[in-house]
Amino acid sequence: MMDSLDTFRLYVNDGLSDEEIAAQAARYQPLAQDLRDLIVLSIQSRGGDDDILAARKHLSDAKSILERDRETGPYGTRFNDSGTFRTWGNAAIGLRNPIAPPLDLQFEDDGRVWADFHLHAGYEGPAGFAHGGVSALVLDQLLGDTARHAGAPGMTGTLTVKYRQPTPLGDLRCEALLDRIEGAKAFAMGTISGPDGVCVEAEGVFIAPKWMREQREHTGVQGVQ
Ligand SMILES: CCCCCCCCCCCC(=O)SCCNC(=O)CCNC(=O)[C@H](O)C(C)(C)COP(=O)(O)OP(=O)(O)OC[C@H]1O[C@@H](n2cnc3c(N)ncnc32)[C@H](O)[C@@H]1OP(=O)(O)O
Repeated sequence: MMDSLDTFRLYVNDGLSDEEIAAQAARYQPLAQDLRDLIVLSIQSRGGDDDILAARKHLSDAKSILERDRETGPYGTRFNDSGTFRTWGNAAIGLRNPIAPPLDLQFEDDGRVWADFHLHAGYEGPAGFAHGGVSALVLDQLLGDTARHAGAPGMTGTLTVKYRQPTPLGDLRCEALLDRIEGAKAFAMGTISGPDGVCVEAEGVFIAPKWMREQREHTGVQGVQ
């Protein structure tokens, strides 16, 4: 089990300049998109034995290239002195993570957080519809970032999800608002909507864990991203 010390090791100021971060984003984001396209092709290709073997050979070569110089373990949260935070391995928003739809969250001055996003065929649950766990993933991140945007970052304590109608795959919108903050707990609520209106609603309680509360007391720093 990870303790708070392990957690802090994954919050790293790596001292990169904003220009270096931009260069890394330009380098790695297209790779994640290529891999996202491959996820869909893995489901949709009608290739025969020869085509699939040939494609796998190319992928094997690509793996060998990518393994030449690599890190191990999770990406964590990285930041620099100008306050640019990167959670590029995150399963919902990670710039380098092909599993992420990804959500490009928009933070409004009035506290509202929203994103237009796309769920491809790799997110299927019931035939033609989004997997309920994927909707929960989206809402967990959205509501958690809404709490963070309101100055109350925390781990998900409880996420309550109500599925009102099947969520079609394709283009969707999610949006959320902070309801209230009570001590260490922030309460947020949000929805995912498709062409026929709201499909999923959620309420979440996000709790600043003890180690974060202690960090705030000792350093005055509000917390991590
Ligand atoms: C890190 C930043 C990232 C910032 C990231 C921003 C966006 C991230 C979005 C993705 C978020 C995730 O997926 S997070 C991953 C999924 N979640 C987790 O793995 C969390 C696992 N659980 C935990 O780590 C812990 O149980 C916590 C942090 C939830 C609570 O532990 P704690 O800090 O020791 O809490 P404790 O002192 O006992 O209680 C504090 C207050 O919260 C209440 N409380 C305690 N547990 C719960 C609960 N499950 N649901 C509701 N309320 C609860 C208590 O009654 C108390 O209320 P009162 O007496 O004060 O009234």
